[in-house]
Amino acid sequence: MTAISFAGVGQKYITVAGETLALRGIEFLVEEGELIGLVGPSGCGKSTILSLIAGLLLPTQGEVRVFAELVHSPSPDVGYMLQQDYLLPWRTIHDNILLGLEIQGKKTKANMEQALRLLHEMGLAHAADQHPHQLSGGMRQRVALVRTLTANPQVILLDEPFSALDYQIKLQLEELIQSTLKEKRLTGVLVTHDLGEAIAMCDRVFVMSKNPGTIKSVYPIPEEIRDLSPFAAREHPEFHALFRQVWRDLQDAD
Ligand SMILES: Nc1ncnc2c1ncn2[C@@H]1O[C@H](COP(=O)(O)OP(=O)(O)OP(=O)(O)O)[C@@H](O)[C@H]1O
Repeated sequence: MTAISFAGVGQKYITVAGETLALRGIEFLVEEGELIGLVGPSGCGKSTILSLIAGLLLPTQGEVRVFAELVHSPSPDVGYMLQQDYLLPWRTIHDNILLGLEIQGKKTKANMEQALRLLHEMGLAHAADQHPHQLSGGMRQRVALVRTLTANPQVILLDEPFSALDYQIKLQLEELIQSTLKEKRLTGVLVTHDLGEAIAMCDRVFVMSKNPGTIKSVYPIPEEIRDLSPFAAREHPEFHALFRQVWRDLQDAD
């Protein structure tokens, strides 16, 4: 089943400084359970694509659909994870992860139990009564992941969620997120400046070019790499060959 579809999508921003054509002619389909990576030069429209899927922005041209429904406003079916975790400092971890449910008016016993189970699965049960400042950056991002998953989204948008983390923690989180998405058969879109991360985590990588933002090329990741964890994928000889190929493509995209 198609989870996300873009048909002839264009996006124009109008500001006092003038007009910017951020995206033009964006066409793609993402299948349910697939994780795609968006890479490209700064300003090519990666975040704009995420905002369109999230319903934070309506396209000035074309159609964006999530599970066949035209996107017209933010929906609980689409979860968002950003570089900053936006945990509320005055709430405990337990209360932070229930925030989404509270906002949606879905704080039922079953949902709360599921949230606690997720906290446990992510190795954070001991932190439930702590406050965000008592946690490391990697732990905070795991809490943010639990909070996102607790709302039961079908699609997860990942906007550079690892870029503020140490390399080792980043690799661990990449693995955790990749396996969680696969296990729960969630569809994901990852925006990253780290090409290695995109190839190591995703099923397909879209290379974008800018002025206006377009999708320049699509690279399906070979099964041998997809079957491996993001850490092991980086060691595979095909990974290096693909990295070099996409890297060259990216150099021409600026
Ligand atoms: N709210 C806005 N108002 C006006 N212009 C905007 C707005 N948001 C983005 N733009 C412009 O649209 C283009 C695409 O921006 P976008 O943030 O989507 O790119 P990006 O690829 O995510 O960039 P980066 O990698 O630097 O985060 C840029 O030229 C940007 O200046």
